[in-house]
Amino acid sequence: WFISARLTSKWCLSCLERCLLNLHTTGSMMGATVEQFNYAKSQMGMLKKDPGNEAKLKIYALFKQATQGPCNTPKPGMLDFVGKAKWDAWKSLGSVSQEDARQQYVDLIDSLLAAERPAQPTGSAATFDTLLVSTEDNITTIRFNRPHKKNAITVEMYNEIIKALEESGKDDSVITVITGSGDFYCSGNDLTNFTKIPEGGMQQMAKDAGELLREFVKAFIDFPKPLIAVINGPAVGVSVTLLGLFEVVYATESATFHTPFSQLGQSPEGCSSYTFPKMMGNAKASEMLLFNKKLTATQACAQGLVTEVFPDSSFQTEVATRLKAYAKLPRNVSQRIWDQIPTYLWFPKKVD
Ligand SMILES: CCC/C=C/C(=O)SCCNC(=O)CCNC(=O)[C@H](O)C(C)(C)COP(=O)([O-])OP(=O)([O-])OC[C@H]1O[C@@H](n2cnc3c(N)ncnc32)[C@H](O)[C@@H]1OP(=O)([O-])[O-]
Repeated sequence: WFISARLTSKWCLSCLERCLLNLHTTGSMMGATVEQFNYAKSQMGMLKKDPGNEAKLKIYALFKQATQGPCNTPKPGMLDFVGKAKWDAWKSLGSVSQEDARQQYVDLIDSLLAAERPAQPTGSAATFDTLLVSTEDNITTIRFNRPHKKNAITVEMYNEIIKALEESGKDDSVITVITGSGDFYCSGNDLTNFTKIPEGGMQQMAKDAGELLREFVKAFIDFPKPLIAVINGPAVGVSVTLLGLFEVVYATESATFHTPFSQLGQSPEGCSSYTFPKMMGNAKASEMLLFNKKLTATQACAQGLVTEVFPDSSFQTEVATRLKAYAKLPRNVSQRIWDQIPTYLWFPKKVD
């Protein structure tokens, strides 16, 4: 009873978190999953529900094993119920390697978070590997879902976004929202896309990439409903340049907007050489697109790239309230309004 009372209280969950963070040692950890492990650790606080004693003891034990190796402390006394339960859990992992423990830890946190996510609605056709797509309250949400890579867009993800937009354009929702999982909105093009040279060599790669990018941007230009970006964290590269093709862009105050094209030897894409000067004027657009100037959310709002900035603490709730109200508006009206706006205003929404 004592263990149960201690471990099931909210206090105890955060206490356990703090304890885990304090115990974290970095020196001995190597290998590909260290960042994933650290990321999983940082996601513990995102759990809304108490995962229960069993899971908490497992989390504790895996953390100790991952950071310190097999249990090497003396067994606590009989009356130290909590200490003994934790020690038993750690000891039960025997000689599991630190690498395996990290992986099991990551899997466990992932599964607890996944169990809290709303289920995909029945009737939503495709499932995606790099996105979470759901429809609720007349809003289809497309969420970039590679948080461990800051939602960088791989070739697979470009294709999935195209498909998700295509489906969302046809479903019954009134508006479509794009946002990111984790602490980033999106870190832009996945830089490993450039390292996968196909049989035809660099020229073939450039050709394929060009065609894919054209299809990708076209999916935004042709999108038939209001498209709303919910910028939950920093945005980089193509995820910024596309914003000129959204109807509304809401940002959390700590978000940033960065287009480091000159650094990368790339040219601005996503219609930004057209939309940015139109939104903010040539001089401000050049600072961003030519000279890599990173904007804060407040600066981006002042320059017309962002519609409104919200405090980090209330961002999700305030934006959700707005979106729910918009989604109650009649489904086809916004399309009709677009059709009446002169071409010079809505290019490039309608012109490829
Ligand atoms: C052709 C289409 C045209 C498009 C143009 C563009 O979009 S141009 C714009 C192109 N974009 C850029 O130039 C941005 C390049 N990225 C950055 O500058 C920084 O990573 C950051 C500022 C986004 C985050 O810094 P931070 O210190 O907070 O975090 P962190 O650095 O530790 O990253 C965590 C993990 O994510 C990984 N990862 C992140 N981004 C990418 C990516 N784009 N790609 C691949 N991977 C990426 C990173 O490797 C690491 O993986 P690991 O090692 O754990 O396996």
